[in-house]
Amino acid sequence: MIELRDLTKRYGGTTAVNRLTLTVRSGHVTGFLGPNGAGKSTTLRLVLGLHRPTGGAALVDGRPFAGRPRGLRYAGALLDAGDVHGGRSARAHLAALARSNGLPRARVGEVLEQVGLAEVARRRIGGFSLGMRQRLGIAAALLGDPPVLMFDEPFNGLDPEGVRWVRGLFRRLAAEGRTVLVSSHLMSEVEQTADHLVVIGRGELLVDESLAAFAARTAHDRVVVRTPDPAALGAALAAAGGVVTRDGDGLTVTGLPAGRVGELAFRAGVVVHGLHAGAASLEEAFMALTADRLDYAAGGR
Ligand SMILES: Nc1ncnc2c1ncn2[C@@H]1O[C@H](COP(=O)(O)OP(=O)(O)OP(=O)(O)O)[C@@H](O)[C@H]1O
Repeated sequence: MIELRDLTKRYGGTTAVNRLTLTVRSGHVTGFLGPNGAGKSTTLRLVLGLHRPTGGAALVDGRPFAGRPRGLRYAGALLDAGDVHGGRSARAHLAALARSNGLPRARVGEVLEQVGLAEVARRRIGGFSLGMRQRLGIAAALLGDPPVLMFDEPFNGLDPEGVRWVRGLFRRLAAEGRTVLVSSHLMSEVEQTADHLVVIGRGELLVDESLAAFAARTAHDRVVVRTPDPAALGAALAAAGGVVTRDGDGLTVTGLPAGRVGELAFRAGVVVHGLHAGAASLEEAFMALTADRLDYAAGGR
């Protein structure tokens, strides 16, 4: 379990993490989402004791993680897959970590096997692809067989097979009763893996609920309709209580069922070229939620 209590981190005038209070429970994969610069990496670093909080506290299984000897037994993390000594082999890198954490050397072979790097274990890390480095970072996180695992953008650089493998691994780790926290800036990466969701924006907590609850709350039914006269149809739909957004000749309508949209078009005498109903994706819901909290948006704020 990971507990954040009023966790705050400021760098000069920038508040990277702002009074975050939440509990990441064991037995679940928790997706940790937010746009670039939201404060995800900073939060993970605070949990691991790599940075000192400006205020509040982060606890791993009830205690601060910083300064715990043999830390890999308590928590494992993939932070920055590029942050390894390129001149070493994968095996030597993991063996050094095992030694400094008082772990049996046999774990090295086991985790290399587990992440699919056994065949290249003696090759220099410098020649590894980004996907192989991600796998190595995951191997390091698993080395101490810890109850708490954190992965920062673990899908970066993975091919589709790698993504599928990582998803299965995270689910298995959670099913074993571990705490699994997975950060990403893309909902599409975590929605098939996580069963719980934490969303932050500009360092502040926006969402802390099950994926199912988030989906039920946000993925409203909507109707997309194409017409050569979007202005007239848009006005008719809005007058009937629909919430309408326009994109070219397409209108997206929430608040009115598809049949009613067709009826209103008929009454308004507007030609319809296409009409379909569906649920907004979780990605759309996430984008809408964080739209006003983007640090970097195309075309400026
Ligand atoms: N060492 C630092 N010194 C100064 N500012 C920092 C430092 N680390 C992070 N920040 C700032 O804190 C904010 C949060 O950054 P952080 O890297 O935690 O976000 P993130 O959600 O992980 O983003 P990304 O998805 O881009 O990795 C940003 O505004 C960033 O510029």
